[in-house]
Amino acid sequence: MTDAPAPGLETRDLSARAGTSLALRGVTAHFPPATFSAVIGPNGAGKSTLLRALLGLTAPAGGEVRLDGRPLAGWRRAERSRAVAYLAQTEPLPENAGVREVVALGRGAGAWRWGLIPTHPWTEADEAAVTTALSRTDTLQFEHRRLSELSGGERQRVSLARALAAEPRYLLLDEPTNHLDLGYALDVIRHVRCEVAGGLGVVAVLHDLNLAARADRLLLLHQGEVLADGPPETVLTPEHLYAAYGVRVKTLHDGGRLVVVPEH
Ligand SMILES: Nc1ncnc2c1ncn2[C@@H]1O[C@H](COP(=O)(O)OP(=O)(O)OP(=O)(O)O)[C@@H](O)[C@H]1O
Repeated sequence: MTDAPAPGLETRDLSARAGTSLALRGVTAHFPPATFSAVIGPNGAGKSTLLRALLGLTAPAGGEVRLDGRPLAGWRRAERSRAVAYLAQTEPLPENAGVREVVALGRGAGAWRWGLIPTHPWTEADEAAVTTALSRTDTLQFEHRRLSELSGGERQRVSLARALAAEPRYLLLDEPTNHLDLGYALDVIRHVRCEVAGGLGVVAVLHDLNLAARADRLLLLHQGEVLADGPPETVLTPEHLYAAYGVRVKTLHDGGRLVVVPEH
C-alpha cells in the first residue's frame, strides 16, 4: 500500500486491545465513501473492536486509523464525530421522548436535558436535516409518537434517522439487524443502500452472511486478523467460511445474488 491520502476510513497494520487482550492484530483495510462495507466473522473475531477503533474510542496499540487520508489521532473530536456517525447495538435512547425529539438528538438538540453542552444554537438547517432524516427512513409518519410506542423494527429506523440527521460522511453500524425479523432487516439494508447511493460510506458489522452478501465489499475477521477482504463472491467462499466458522457451507447464485447455505 502507498502512503497517498485516500478518501475513506482506513486502517494500516492496526492492532487494538479489548480489555487486556489484543483483539486486533495487523489489520489493514479500507472502507471507501459511497460504499457499503460489511465486517463479518465469528463471535469474538474483533468486529466491535474494529468499529471502536474506527470511531477513535479505542486507541491503536500499533499501526493507525486514517479518516479521509489524515490520521484519526490528528482530528479534533467534534470534527471527527461530525464526519463519522455510529449506531450501537443497543442505543441508550430516552423511552418517553417523541420520535422527532430523538432524531433531533443527532444534531445535538436537547443537550442540556441530557447533561451535555449544546454545540451550537438550533437553526432552520437543523430542523430541515431532522425532517430529511425522518423522511429518508420512512419515520416521518410517526414523528409525534413516543419511542416506547414503536416496534423494534420501527425503533431501529428511528435510530438510523438519528445517526443520519448529523449528515455524516461515514456511518458505522454494529449489528443493525440484530433482533429484527427478515422484513425489517431487509428494510434496514435497503435504507443503507439508498444512503450509500447518495455518497455515504457505510461500515456495518453483520452476522447474517446472506445479508452481508448484499454489501459491496466484505472484510472477514478471524481471531483478530483479516482472513479475507474484497467483493462478496471472493470472500464468501466455502474455504474461507470453514476456516472462520468451522462450518461446511455451499454457495449458490440465485438471480445474481450469492446465497450461503450450511451443509448440515
Ligand atoms: N472488555 C473486555 N475485556 C477483555 N476482553 C475483551 C473485552 N471486550 C472484548 N474482549 C475480547 O476481545 C475479543 C474481540 O471482541 P469483540 O467484541 O471485538 O468481538 P466481536 O467480533 O465483535 O464479537 P461478537 O460477534 O461476539 O460481538 C474477544 O476475544 C473478546 O472476548
